[in-house]
Amino acid sequence: KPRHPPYPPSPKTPWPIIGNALHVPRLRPWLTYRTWGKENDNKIFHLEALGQHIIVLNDIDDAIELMEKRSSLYSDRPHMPLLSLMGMDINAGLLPYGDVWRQHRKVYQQGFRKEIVGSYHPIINEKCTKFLQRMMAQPEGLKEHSEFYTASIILSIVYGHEFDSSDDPILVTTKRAIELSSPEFVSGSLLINSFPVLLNIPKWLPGGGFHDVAAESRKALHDMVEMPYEVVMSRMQSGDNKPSLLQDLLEKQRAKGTYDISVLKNVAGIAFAAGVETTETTLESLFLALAMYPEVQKKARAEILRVIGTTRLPAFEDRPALPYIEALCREVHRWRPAVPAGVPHATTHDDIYQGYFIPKGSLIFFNTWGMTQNQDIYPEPEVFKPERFLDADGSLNDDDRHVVFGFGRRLCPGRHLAIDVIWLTAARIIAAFELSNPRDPVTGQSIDLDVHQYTGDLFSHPPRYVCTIKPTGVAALLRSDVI
Ligand code: HEM
Repeated sequence: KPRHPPYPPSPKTPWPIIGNALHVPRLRPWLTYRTWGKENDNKIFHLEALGQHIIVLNDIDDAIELMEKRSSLYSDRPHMPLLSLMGMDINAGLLPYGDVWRQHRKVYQQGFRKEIVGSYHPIINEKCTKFLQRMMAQPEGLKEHSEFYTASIILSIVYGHEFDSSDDPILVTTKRAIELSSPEFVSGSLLINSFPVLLNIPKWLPGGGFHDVAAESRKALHDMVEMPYEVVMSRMQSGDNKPSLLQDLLEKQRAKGTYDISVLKNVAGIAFAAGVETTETTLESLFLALAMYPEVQKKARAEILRVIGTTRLPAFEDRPALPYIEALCREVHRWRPAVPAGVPHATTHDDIYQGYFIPKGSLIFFNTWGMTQNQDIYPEPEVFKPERFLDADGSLNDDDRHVVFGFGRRLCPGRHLAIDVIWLTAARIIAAFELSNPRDPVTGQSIDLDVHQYTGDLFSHPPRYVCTIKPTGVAALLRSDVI
């Protein structure tokens, strides 16, 4: 007689010993998870790879039930010893559920809560204008401009750091650290994380090469955190103050001793890693959607012209009067979520759900893609249609859940910032430019816009594309100061 209820159904018969290790998809797992869910009519299913239990959720109600209503059991993260060795235990998003994570989380929540993000609007405004000016000067560099734009927002908010070129030392150090600390960089990372004993392989033995890679990553992450911290400290000491989140937190620390300095440094450093690629990818999908759906773009521009006219660019104050733009932004997150397979949670205790056994230490994948492509909620889910988020009278409906930012105690703390950046960028780009004709930069052919062209394992990226970018009359404002 089994000692516990059955696991949720498995989409593939496991092999002896290795279980489903060969079935777990590496590339674009969100597509496979959704297909398995549909084929087997299972919203929730179970895989087991090298002894690791994996539960995949394709339905928003299950995700809310487990990760929000039972959040005290479902808020851990997978334990990945290799990542600690690589120095990634400075990343709140990877920390185990417990006191150290709580300290980091508290600082994120203070630094990026909705009201505080309002105080960052002048920075977002200024960077957005510069972004549009760059686009006007060099329309074919859309991707590079978007990367530079999102990086400049985060570094300005967090460190008060301003820069004009991609050669900026803080920018270069940060990007290098993020690249080197990616687990994809280490061959055999899955095995090492599954069998931590392998960490004891000496570096001179075959298979021990990860020690050098890990040491390089640790050093790069250390520089990423320390270099801008030193800049902020020396500015504070010389009285040359430039407001920033880190400075503000350090002043509070001095006055009240509330925080641990290493936590403040980590929060500041990781905001870039967590916030830049995700926001930038979403912007790329936004531009792609505009180029692919000219009739949506036209409607959005008509709303802006009706409400604002042509004498200035949209600003945050206009937001309540622009429901179509708001719906369009919600639709971008639904149509091409930047983190489509979510970030796995882990369980801290055994649990039983709908009669199924979910053991302690299971990885819980909330498959955002399965949720945003659910045709019962979003008919014709592959079509980009902002009207899904509008009532018949054109006002916004109450579907503002934004599952793309996750669930429960691990919900993305940077979501208010990301949502605001995307909103302003959408409103202004639609006002100032007409985007069309997306095509492959090498062949010049119209690009295949199918979602299978998106790549990635954690973040999903659209294929590289160029499009025709024509300034509207409003773009002339970008040459003047009337913005
Ligand atoms: C479109 C942009 C963004 C998307 C799609 C996104 C998405 C996510 C997702 C899916 C998670 C995991 C949630 C969960 O486990 O339930 C997450 C966590 C996190 N995000 Fe974001 N994010 C974005 C922007 C940002 C920004 C701008 C910041 C920084 C200010 C940020 C900081 C974080 C941090 C620190 C975590 C870890 C939270 C924890 O484990 O407690 N994110 N994000």
